[in-house]
Formats: sequence, C-alpha cells, structure tokens
Amino acid sequence: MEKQLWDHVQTVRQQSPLVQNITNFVVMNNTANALLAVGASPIMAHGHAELDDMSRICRSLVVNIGTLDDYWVAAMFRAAVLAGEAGKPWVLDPVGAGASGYRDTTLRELLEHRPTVVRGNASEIMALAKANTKATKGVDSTAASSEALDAARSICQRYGSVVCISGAVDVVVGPAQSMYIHNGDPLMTKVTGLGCSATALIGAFIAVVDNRVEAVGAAMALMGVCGELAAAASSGPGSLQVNLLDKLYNITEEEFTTRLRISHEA
Ligand SMILES: Nc1ncnc2c1ncn2[C@@H]1O[C@H](COP(=O)(O)OP(=O)(O)O)[C@@H](O)[C@H]1O
Ligand SMILES: Cc1ncsc1CCOP(=O)(O)O
Ligand SMILES: [Mg+2]
Repeated sequence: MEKQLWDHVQTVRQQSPLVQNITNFVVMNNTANALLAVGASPIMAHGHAELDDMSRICRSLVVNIGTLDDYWVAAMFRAAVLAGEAGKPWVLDPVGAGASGYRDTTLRELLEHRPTVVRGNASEIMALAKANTKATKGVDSTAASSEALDAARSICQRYGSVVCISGAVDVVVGPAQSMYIHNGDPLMTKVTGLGCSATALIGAFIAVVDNRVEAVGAAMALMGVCGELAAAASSGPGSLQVNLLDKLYNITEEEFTTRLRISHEA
C-alpha cells in the first residue's frame, strides 16, 4: 500500500490538476502554496459570475466554510451543484462545525449535495453528524479521532462521502474500507491552516485518483509524513510552516515510504 500511495503522489505531480478553491480568508495563501508545492495548480475563485467557467476548466473543487458569509455560501451551493452535474469530485471542509447555527445550517445543506469527501477534525466530524457530546472549541478539536468514528461512519452511510477525521491519527472512512495514518507532529496544531491545507491536498488527489479512500489516504499520508519531517527541522510554528512547504515540494520516495505508518486498525 505504501508504494501505491507514493504512486498517487507522483500522479499529482505529473498531471498537475487545476483545483478550484472556495476557501477562507485565513488560509487562502497557505493552501494555494501547499497545492503548488505538491505539483497541483490552485485557483481561488468564489465570484458568482465565473463559477460556470471555473467548473468547466477545473478538475475538482474544494469548499471550505472557514469565514463564511451569505455571498460565499451562495457560491458554495452553486459550485457544489455544478460539480454534481459535471460528475467532478469535491471535498468539504466543515471548519468550525458546531460553533454556530449558521455554520450548521450551511453544512447541512452542503451535505445534501453529497460531497465526494469530507475532511475535518474530530470535533467537527462529530458536530456534523449531530453526534457530538463535546462542544466544538472554535476551529480546533477537543476530541480524539477515535471518538468521531461512529459519526464518520454515519456521514459516509448517509451521504456516500468518504470521511477523513484528522488528528494525532488520521482516519479515512470509506463505504468498504478504512485506513489509519499514524504520522504527523503535535506542533502542526500550532500553525493555522494545516487542516485546510490537508483538505486542499485531498482536492488535488481526488482529481486524479479514482479510488477515493486511497486518494484521501495518499493526501493525508503526504501531509503527515512531510509535517513530521518538517517539524524535526523546525524550532517553532513559524519555521514549521516554511519547512512544511519545502518538504511537500521535495519529499523523496524513500523518505515517504520509510516514514509512513499506515494500518487498517486504530
Ligand atoms: N496531535 C497530533 N499529532 C500529530 N499530527 C497531528 C496532530 N494533530 C493534528 N495533526 C496533523 O495536522 C494536520 C491538520 O490536522 P488537524 O489539526 O486535525 O486539522 P484542523 O486544523 O482542521 O483542526 C493533519 O495532517 C494531522 O495529521
Ligand atoms: C482560525 C480560523 N478561523 C476561521 S477559518 C480559520 C482557519 C482554520 O484553519 P485550520 O482548521 O486548518 O487550522
Ligand atoms: Mg480545520
């Protein structure tokens, strides 16, 4: 499986898919740079007047509700409809799910458009499935990935989405197959936008890899392994941010396969 996931990393580099992003003000620059570093091509576009054109030229869509307002939300709904009509894969990042009624109402409607993939931290996934027993603390998680497993399974079953719960262990839940990725570094939680970057990378991988669980697994594996290697070379969140971009760009097959720790159990 390690070799297969590396092949998917190579496919992204070779095919350089154009990925449309409707994302938040906080992370726009970071996620565009993360996409470029792995060899994909980002475009940040939420204007209503160009959504049809974007849908025609892009191979996948990222919808991230981080700094939502009514104009952006309308763009998200329309882009989701267009992706559905064109049969294009899209990924939803439910940033701050459970933190406000507005977020939850918006997310409920977005889910009805059946995202190909949903990626959030454990608190967000639990809030999304309405199964949360702990309150979301803003955009950060207060729970472990394992606590959100039932929630992920229920979203997968109800909407047909592959669900990724990120955290110390990243769990990828598909209809027939789950994958656990035990990479990353706790310092990654001290840089804003790394969850959003993971979601953006998923956007690139689902554009070129048909097996959705493997696509999400490869994106999360790449993020985790690069995060871990970058953290080892960093003195704090500032240098981690820069080192992570460099590692996403220059990681080798040997670094990837020797560091990667995946399993099919927690
Ligand atoms: N405690 C941790 N140890 C190792 N890696 C982590 C930890 N928490 C998060 N990560 C990694 O950080 C990245 C962002 O995940 P996460 O922090 O869960 O997203 P978000 O920023 O949306 O809350 C993922 O690649 C994840 O694997
Ligand atoms: C801090 C913040 N507030 C609204 S969006 C956002 C960024 C969240 O990014 P991530 O979930 O990737 O850390
Ligand atoms: Mg997040």
